[in-house]
Amino acid sequence: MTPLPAGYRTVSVPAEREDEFRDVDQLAFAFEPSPETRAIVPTTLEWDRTMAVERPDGVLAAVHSSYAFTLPVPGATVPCAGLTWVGARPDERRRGLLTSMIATHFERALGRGEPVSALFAAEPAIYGRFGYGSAADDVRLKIPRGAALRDVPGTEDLTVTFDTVDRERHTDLVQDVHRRAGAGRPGWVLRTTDALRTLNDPPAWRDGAEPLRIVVVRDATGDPRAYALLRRKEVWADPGPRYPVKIREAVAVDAAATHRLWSFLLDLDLTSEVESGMLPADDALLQLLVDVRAAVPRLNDNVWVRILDVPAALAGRRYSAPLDVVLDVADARLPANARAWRLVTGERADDGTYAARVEASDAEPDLSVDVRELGAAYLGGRSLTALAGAGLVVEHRAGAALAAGAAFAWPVAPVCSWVF
Ligand SMILES: CC(=O)SCCNC(=O)CCNC(=O)[C@H](O)C(C)(C)COP(=O)(O)OP(=O)(O)OC[C@H]1O[C@@H](n2cnc3c(N)ncnc32)[C@H](O)[C@@H]1OP(=O)(O)O
Repeated sequence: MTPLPAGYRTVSVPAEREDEFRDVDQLAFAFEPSPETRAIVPTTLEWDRTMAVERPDGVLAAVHSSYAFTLPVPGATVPCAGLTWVGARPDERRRGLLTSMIATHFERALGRGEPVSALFAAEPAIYGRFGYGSAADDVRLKIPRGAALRDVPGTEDLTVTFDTVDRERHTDLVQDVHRRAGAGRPGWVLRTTDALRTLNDPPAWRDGAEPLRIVVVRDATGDPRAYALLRRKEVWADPGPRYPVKIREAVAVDAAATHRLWSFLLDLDLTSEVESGMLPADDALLQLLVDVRAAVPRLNDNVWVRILDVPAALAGRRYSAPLDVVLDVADARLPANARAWRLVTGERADDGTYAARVEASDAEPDLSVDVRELGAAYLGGRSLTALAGAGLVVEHRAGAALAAGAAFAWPVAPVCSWVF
């Protein structure tokens, strides 16, 4: 484990030290929630997974925590440590505290039997050195009001309601539709605890906009099929209203519900433009827009994945094509991963996918790959073939990168719909 400065030590953080833990993150992220916000937003930390580096004087210098997630991966799910709340006091930066905390995090996750870790990166330059690979992109669209959508059958019987978010009424509805909408999508992490599920809307988060509203699409039986969480902001310009609409999350369980939801969102009175929030790169909206050029896209790194246990993680997902490949894996931080692994798929399953056996191997490698790139390809959204094309994966047997790229790829683009 990386040595800490003299006298510093790694400690567990119990709930009684919550204020000290928060102080570190408030200094690191430059925020100070008001008592009102603190009263509204619950603590999401899981205390048995919350750690810090403590200075000799007893002050917490750096902190981190993780959530016990079940990560959807191609054709399966795996236990996953969702790294979160990472921060170091500004006067303790660049002394190796994060490096030490990452070693602690890896050791504890492996001890709990979690073969992967995932995170959202505050800044994209931080986590690659620790073996995290950017495993998904999301698309954020700015769409002009009135943008037309191609027709989809089945929208006639769908109804729409528009309300102010109410925790009591809407938390379970949102959780249920969110789960159904993301079924089968790699990276679609569910909010697993009551604190994470809670719909928070403290006034301080509104930035002058209205309270959080919810649009719900229901079928003829009353079953919710889609929702969007959004705010409009009152903006009067010359010559009139130009309200922006900011969507926090918009999900739908099928095409008709997607169409009904977005038809509504794109035609709100007084508004001029809709910001979509984080969408998967293959979101149905992108297929339905008549004039895709009118929607201005921004591509962002979404969830990052760190493979902690190579054989368990690679055997924990399914593959799109048969594959027999020897991967020479480099891992500067977890030596148990750093060797050659043979991945061999079995029989084609009824759903057309393949399970794999992954064993240590002494055979000549077909591909050399850092664990970072393996993490990037793990959810099926980033191509090993493309990574080889960029020089980040090295091919030793002609055709191996193409074959591995085809097998690791997945037809549903990975994304996580919320930042944890
Ligand atoms: C999953 C999440 O929670 S994401 C949130 C991350 N937190 C933040 O962004 C809050 C503000 N930043 C911080 O609190 C701190 O700067 C941290 C936590 C990002 C880094 O903590 P530190 O203790 O300074 O990191 P540490 O000293 O171990 O640095 C390790 C290496 O990463 C590099 N590094 C650290 N942070 C950054 C950064 N933001 N950008 C680029 N490189 C970085 C360091 O330069 C160092 O490189 P080296 O090994 O080549 O010398």
